[in-house]
Amino acid sequence: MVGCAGSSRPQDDATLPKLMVERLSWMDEVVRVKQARSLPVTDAKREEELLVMMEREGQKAGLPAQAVREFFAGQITAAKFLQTEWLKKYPQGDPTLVGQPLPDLSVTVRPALDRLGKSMLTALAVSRQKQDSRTMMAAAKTELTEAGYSKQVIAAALEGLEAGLK
Ligand SMILES: O=C(O)C(=O)C[C@]1(C(=O)O)C=C[C@@H](O)C=C1
Repeated sequence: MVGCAGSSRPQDDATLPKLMVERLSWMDEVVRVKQARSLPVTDAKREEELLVMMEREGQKAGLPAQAVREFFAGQITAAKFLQTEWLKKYPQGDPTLVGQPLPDLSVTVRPALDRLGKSMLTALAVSRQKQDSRTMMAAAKTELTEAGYSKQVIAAALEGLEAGLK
C-alpha cells in the first residue's frame, strides 16, 4: 500500500519511487486550483516552509538537512515542470473536469503533501541505510517512466533523489 511508509510493512526498493510518483499525481489538482484562481505555478514562500518542515522532520529520523532539502527541491522542481506542462496542454482547463469542485490548497492538498512528505522521509532514511543508490535510482526511473512523466519531470525528480541518497 502506498503512503504507509511509516508502518511496520517491510520496505522494498520501490517504496520511495512509488511515493515520488504519488506526490506528482497530486499536481493536476494543484494546478487546476492555480489556473482557476490565476495564481502562478511557483509559490516561493510555500516551498521554503515545506523545505524547512521537512529538514526538521528529517533530523528526527537522523537525516542530514542538506540531503533532505536537495531531495525535496528536486521533487518540487519536477512538480513545477509537470504543472507547467499541464497548463500548456489545457489552457482552458481539462475538459473532463470542467464543473468539478476545486480542492482547497491549504485545507486539503498541502496537508496531504505534508503527510506524504513525512512518509517519503521515512522511506528515504531506510533507503539510505539499506539500498545501494544505483538500484534505487533505477527503480525510480522505472516507476516514473511507467507513470508516463516527461523527460524533464523525471530528470528533476531523479536529480533530487540522487542528492537525497548522498
Ligand atoms: O503547494 C503548491 O502550491 C504547489 O504547487 C506544490 C509545490 C510542491 O511541489 O510542493 C510546487 C510548487 C510551488 O512553488 C510550491 C509547492
